Amino acid sequence: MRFSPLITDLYELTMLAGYLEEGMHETPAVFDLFYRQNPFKGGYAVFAGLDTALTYLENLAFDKEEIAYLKGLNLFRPRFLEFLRDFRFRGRITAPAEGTVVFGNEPLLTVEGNLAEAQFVETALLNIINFQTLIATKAARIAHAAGNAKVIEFGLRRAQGPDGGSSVARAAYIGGVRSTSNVMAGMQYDIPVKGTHAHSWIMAFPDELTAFRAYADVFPDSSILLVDTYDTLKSGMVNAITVAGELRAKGHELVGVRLDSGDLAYLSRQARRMLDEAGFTEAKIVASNEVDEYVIESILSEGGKVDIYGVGTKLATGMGDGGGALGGVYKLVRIGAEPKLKVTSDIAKATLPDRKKLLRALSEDGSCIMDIIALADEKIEIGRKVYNPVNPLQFTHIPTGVRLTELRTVAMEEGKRTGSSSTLDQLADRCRQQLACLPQGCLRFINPHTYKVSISSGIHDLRLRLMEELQQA
Ligand SMILES: Nc1ncnc2c1ncn2[C@@H]1O[C@H](COP(=O)(O)OP(=O)(O)OP(=O)(O)O)[C@@H](O)[C@H]1O
Ligand SMILES: O=P(O)(O)OC[C@H]1O[C@H](OP(=O)(O)OP(=O)(O)O)[C@H](O)[C@@H]1O
Ligand SMILES: O=C(O)c1cccnc1
Repeated sequence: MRFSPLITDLYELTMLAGYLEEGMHETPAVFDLFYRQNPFKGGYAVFAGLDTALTYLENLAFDKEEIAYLKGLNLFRPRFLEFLRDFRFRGRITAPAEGTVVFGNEPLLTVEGNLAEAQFVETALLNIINFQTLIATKAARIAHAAGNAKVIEFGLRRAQGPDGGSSVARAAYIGGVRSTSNVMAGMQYDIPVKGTHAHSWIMAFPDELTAFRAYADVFPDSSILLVDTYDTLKSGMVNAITVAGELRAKGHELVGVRLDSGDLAYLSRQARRMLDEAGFTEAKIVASNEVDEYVIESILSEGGKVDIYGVGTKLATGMGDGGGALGGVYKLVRIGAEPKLKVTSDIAKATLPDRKKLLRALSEDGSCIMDIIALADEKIEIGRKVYNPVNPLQFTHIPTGVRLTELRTVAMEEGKRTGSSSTLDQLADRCRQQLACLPQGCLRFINPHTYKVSISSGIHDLRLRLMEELQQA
C-alpha cells in the first residue's frame, strides 16, 4: 500500500528545503518518538502501528504529480524539487514489537538517518503510531473489562474517516478485540467479520415477527436478531424465541439476540432467563449502545449475562478521560556527534538526550518489575542506581533477582525491513501475555498503579551536563 509523501505538515517540507540549502541534509541525526502520559489516565499503553509505519517508510517516494503540485505552490526552489525526485527513507528504525506494553517517556520508535529523511517522516509516523497505539490501548481496556465475553468492533460509522476505520479495526485486534463489522478491514487484515442487523430491517417489514422470520430464512445458521425495536422483553424476546423454535424444527439454531438500549444488565439477565427457559441455552446475548470499559464493568457488577459486546463509537474514537488522542511527540536527541536536549523550565518536559536502549526488568516468573531507559552503549547491572525521569531527586536501585531484557530491536535498516511481518494473532497474543505480567493494579481504570520507569545514571548525568552547558551559553 502506498501512502502519499504529502501526508505531512508543510513545515516538514520547508525544513527539508532549508536543510538542503544549508548543506545540513546529510548530517546524521537521531529522533525519538515517545509520549508523556498514558492515555485514558490509565496504567499503560499498547504499542501499535509499527507495520503500517514501516510500509510508509519503505515506499516513501514523491511521484511526478506530487512534485508538480509542490512546484505550483511557488514556495520551493527548483533545486529542492529536483532533490525530491530521488528522496527516499534509507535510515534505521528501532522499536518494540507491536502489542508490547509501554509507558510514558519511553522511546518507542527511534529514527536514525540523515537529518533530511529523519526529520521529514515526523508527521506521518506520529499520525500512524499515535492513533493505532491509542486504539490498541482502548481495545485492551475494553477486552480486559469484558473478561471471558468477546468484543466485536462496530465503530466504522463513527471512525475518523474511512482509513481511520481500517486502522481502528487493526489496532483493536492487537489490543484484544476479536472481530470487526468493517468488511474492508476484514479483507485488508484478515480479521474475522461479524454482524447482526439494524432497526431499519425490522421497520421495513409490517411487523417484528415477519422481519425476524425473513432474516432467519436467509441466514438460518448465522442469525443474531435485534430485539429492542418495539419492546425488548414483551415483544422482541418473545418473537426471537418463536423464530428460534421454528429454526430448530428445520434443523438450525438461532445464534443469538442483540440488546441495543435500556439497562443492559437487567435486560441481559431477563433475556438469558427467557432463552434458557425456552431451551435455547446456547443462544448468545450481544449488547451494544455506547458501551465502553466502564459500562461493561457496571453490567458485570450487576450480574449481567452478556456473551458478546458490540463496541463502536467509544472504541473507534478513543473516547474517554485522557483519551481522544495520544500526545506522542518526535524529538531530536542527537545530531552529528552531539547529544541534544530540549529544555523548558519544566523538567518533566525536558527531553532525554542521545541514542538509547529500553530495558525491562522481569522477575523469575516473568512479572514486569520496572523499565529502565539507558544510553545505547551503557552497561546496566543489577543493583545500579536509577532515577525518576521527571523528578531526579527520586531514585531507586535495580532490584536483585531480576532479568533485564531489551524491549526494542532494529525493525528497519537502510530503509528495508529486517524481518517479515508478524500476523495480527501473534501481536494480539503478545499483548495478552504482557498485560498478564503487569502488576495487577496497572490494569485498573480508576487511579491505576504507576509502573516504575526509570532513567539510568548515564542519561541522568548527561541531561544534567547538557542543562548546565545550556545555562552557561
Ligand atoms: N447496566 C448498565 N450499567 C451502566 N451503564 C449502562 C447499563 N446499561 C446501559 N448502560 C449505558 O447507559 C446508556 C443508556 O443510554 P440512553 O438511556 O441514552 O439509551 P437508551 O435510551 O437506552 O437507548 P437509545 O437512546 O439508544 O434508544 C448507554 O451508554 C449504555 O451503554
Ligand atoms: O453505540 P456504539 O458503541 O457506537 O455502537 C454502534 C451502534 O451503531 C448502531 O446504531 P446507531 O448508533 O447507528 O443507531 P441507533 O443506536 O440509534 O440504532 C448500533 O445499533 C449500535 O448502537
Ligand atoms: O452488525 C451490527 O449489529 C452493527 C454493525 C455496526 C454498528 N452497529 C451494529
